[in-house]
Amino acid sequence: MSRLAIKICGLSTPDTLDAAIGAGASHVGFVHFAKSPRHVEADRLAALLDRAPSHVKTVGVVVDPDDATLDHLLRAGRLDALQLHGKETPERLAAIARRYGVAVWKAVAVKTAEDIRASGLYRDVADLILFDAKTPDGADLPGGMGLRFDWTLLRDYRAAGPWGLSGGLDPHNVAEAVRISGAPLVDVSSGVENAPGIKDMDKIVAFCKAVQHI
Ligand SMILES: O=C(O)c1ccccc1N[C@@H]1O[C@H](COP(=O)(O)O)[C@@H](O)[C@H]1O
Repeated sequence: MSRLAIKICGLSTPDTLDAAIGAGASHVGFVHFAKSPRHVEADRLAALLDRAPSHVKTVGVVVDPDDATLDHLLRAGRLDALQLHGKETPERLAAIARRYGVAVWKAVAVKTAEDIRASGLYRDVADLILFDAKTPDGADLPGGMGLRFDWTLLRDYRAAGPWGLSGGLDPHNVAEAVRISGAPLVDVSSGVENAPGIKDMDKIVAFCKAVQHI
């Protein structure tokens, strides 16, 4: 068991979900965004959520979702948190938290120090801030592209609440990422895949082991 929280994200099959849980992930994430190669529909999500034991937190990753999308998604089963990965405002986060009673995470796209500072806007409404690399203008996805940002930008970050690091992490670089950033939670998707959307169980295990040895 690691003192750091580990989120394995973009899971879409029972065997890779089981691998993440077996390897000691504290959080498992499921992407519900049609443009993503990791998109899971609500009925498939329901079957996956049924497999997650209660000590493992389940996170739904969504991008600028409307209420109809969230109504549908949250009927699938136990989602402990929603990771809002679009351009959601603090007011929208607060409204989602009120309406659904789940934890709300805000993914903040980072390229410069100003992006880190601007995350303060969400301090009072987000249950967790997830710093992720900014994807290129015009990209289909706002995350899940295996891109990383300059982790030294987080060196002097004084967190007012829970936070995590995401973007381009893999079994080989996660220890350095934690050493530089001091992140208490690490989140990975592409770095434990063989191709977009195809998770590799050995890489999932290697990632968890790398974090557990920090
Ligand atoms: O993975 C996706 O396809 C995705 C789609 C829409 C929003 C976010 C998405 N991914 C999340 O981005 C981070 C970083 O991923 P990576 O490790 O750099 O591939 C992670 O939370 C993904 O789940």
